[in-house]
Amino acid sequence: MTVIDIPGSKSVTARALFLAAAADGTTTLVRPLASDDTEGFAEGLTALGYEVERTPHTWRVQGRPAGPAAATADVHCRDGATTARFLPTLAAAGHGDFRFDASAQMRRRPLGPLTGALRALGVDLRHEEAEGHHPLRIAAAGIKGGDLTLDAGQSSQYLTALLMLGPLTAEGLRITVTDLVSEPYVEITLAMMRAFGAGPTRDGRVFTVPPTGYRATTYAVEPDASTSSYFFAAAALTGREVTVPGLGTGALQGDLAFADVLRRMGADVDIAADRTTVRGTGRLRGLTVNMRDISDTMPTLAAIAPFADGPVRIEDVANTRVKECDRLDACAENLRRLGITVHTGPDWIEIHPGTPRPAEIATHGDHRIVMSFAVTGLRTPGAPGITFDDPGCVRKTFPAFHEVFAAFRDDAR
Ligand SMILES: O=C(O)C1=C[C@@H](OP(=O)(O)O)[C@@H](O)[C@H](O)C1
Ligand SMILES: C=C(OP(=O)(O)O)C(=O)O
Repeated sequence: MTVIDIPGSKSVTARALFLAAAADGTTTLVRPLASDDTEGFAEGLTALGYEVERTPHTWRVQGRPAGPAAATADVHCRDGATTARFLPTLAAAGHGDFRFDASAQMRRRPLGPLTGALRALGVDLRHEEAEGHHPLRIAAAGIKGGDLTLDAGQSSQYLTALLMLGPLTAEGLRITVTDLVSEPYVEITLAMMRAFGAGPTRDGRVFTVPPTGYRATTYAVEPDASTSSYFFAAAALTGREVTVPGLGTGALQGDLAFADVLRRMGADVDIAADRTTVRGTGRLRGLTVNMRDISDTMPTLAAIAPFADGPVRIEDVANTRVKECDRLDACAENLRRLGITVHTGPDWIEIHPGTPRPAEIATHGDHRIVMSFAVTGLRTPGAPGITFDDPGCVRKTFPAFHEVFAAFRDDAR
């Protein structure tokens, strides 16, 4: 049995930073994720005038219920969509003139429905270049609140940002959602808002957020479920047993349901109160699976799909086309480089069984493409196996991925 110590959840860390910054008092985050996305978020807060103190296992944030201390700030959000969507929303609730920009990759990703909603709430917000994309300028003067209608069919992060904004408005928010992807991420948001003293409620597609503000707390960040998927997939693929402590039935993250997909394919899966174990059985069945709720694990499944005993068809994942890259196209391109037969449509991919041949993977600067195809490499015969044009892009969520994965791989020998 191999026990893997998985770093903290990116999604939980990003939310905790927002909520801590907005809270009354000092919040302590225990085992937050230290990676490019979350360090970028913390540095964005610092640029806005918040006090964030980082030590290796603990981050402390001095909350400012009134909003950023800085009257003006120029914030770079790097590649992180949580940073690029949550931070401008936090700043909009305060007072000052703020500019936000992001990497070329993140500039390409949309945020129009979110900035449209902020404008509908009266925020003076201007896109400097392409409408609906970074960079943007906000002249913040506080937000009264009210009713909103939101299309979150492209990204749940628009809804998460607005939900977290609700307690900071004068009168609260009522948000009616017309469409929603990645729904389990919204449940993370609601649970964490409650942990910081807010009282959001949900009735189907209508979310009501009273203007309570937030209370500082001590918050322990659970391990990242999406990151765990690479090790669970590796176990299923190689017949080994992997246990991730700290991630069990009480976990907030929907991506733990990737373990259930592996169970359907033939792996033994045991989700206990405080840990999850996946054991490969030598059997990997083909299947059709809807991944709308857990699409960050689509590349993980695509990367092990050639080893299944029948086609693997992944459906309802159109939003993976607006992630770090177009992930449906990137998975298809790389599987073809490995000699595997693949078909794709607007929101689906179908992968046929085959034996991958060595190839260089085109990463498109996407951490998940690297970590997923590293798993394929465990069973790709012949030198030099699987290589990557940009292995370092794992820094976005798991800077030590290659060391940890190599130790796991070599442990089997
Ligand atoms: O709210 C979050 O923390 C996230 C929501 C999901 O995005 P979408 O809602 O854009 O699918 C997920 O893919 C992303 O990695 C993190
Ligand atoms: C899509 C992702 O990240 P984000 O949207 O937070 O940049 C991801 O981590 O797979």
